[in-house]
Amino acid sequence: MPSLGRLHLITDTRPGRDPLAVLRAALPVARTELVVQVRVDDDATDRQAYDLARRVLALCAPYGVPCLVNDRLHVALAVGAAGGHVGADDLPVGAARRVLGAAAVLGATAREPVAATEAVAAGASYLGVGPCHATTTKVGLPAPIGPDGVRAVAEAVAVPVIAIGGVTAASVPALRAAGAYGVAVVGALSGSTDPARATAELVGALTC
Ligand SMILES: Cc1ncc(COP(=O)(O)OP(=O)(O)O)c(N)n1
Ligand SMILES: Cc1nc(C(=O)O)sc1CCOP(=O)(O)O
Ligand SMILES: [Mg+2]
Repeated sequence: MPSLGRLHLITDTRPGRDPLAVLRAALPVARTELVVQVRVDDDATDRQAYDLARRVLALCAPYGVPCLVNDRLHVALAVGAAGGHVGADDLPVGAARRVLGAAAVLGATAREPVAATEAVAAGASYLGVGPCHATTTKVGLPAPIGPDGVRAVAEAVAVPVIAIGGVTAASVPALRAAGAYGVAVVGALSGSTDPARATAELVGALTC
């Protein structure tokens, strides 16, 4: 697998958000440090997910930026994405690996070390670990695990740990010190009035 980007931009499809505008701003700034994860609401149709993923792939292609699809692995395959991301309500990691194939990037959500080691043994190539901090982007999450929770997972596995949940440029140093390889964000980019500048701040914090 080629080296994984450290900044994972997750699409924000909530009303009033413009995920493609955010992506257009982030791409020329983050370039090879960027990974894009297409994530749609649970009640979105497969066609909506497919259409968004195709548009994201078209924007990413000139930059060589990989695109992953959250949850819907058939959409990932249909659009030729680099891989996918699964969590507790999705296909098990081993099944997801069989669907996507050996060469795909496969992310798995893991909130503690035992689940993390199981996910890696089943074929995860990176782990999404969180929620690190409080977030309003997703409901129903457990309490934040903070940098200490990230450290516990990072010490248990050899694959990249991507910290998620309420991550901002200001919180990146502590997460990196805890062993995070990179971060995944929704609001830090989607909610910014200047997503290009927010991207630069995140990349700077991730690569200094
Ligand atoms: C990088 C990353 N980490 C965690 C998640 C969350 O995945 P999941 O637990 O399956 O929840 P949903 O995103 O599907 O609501 C993620 N998407 N990306
Ligand atoms: C989609 C998602 N999954 C999480 C998890 O902990 O599994 S936190 C999260 C939302 C991340 O958005 P923001 O960067 O705006 O906090
Ligand atoms: Mg999921």
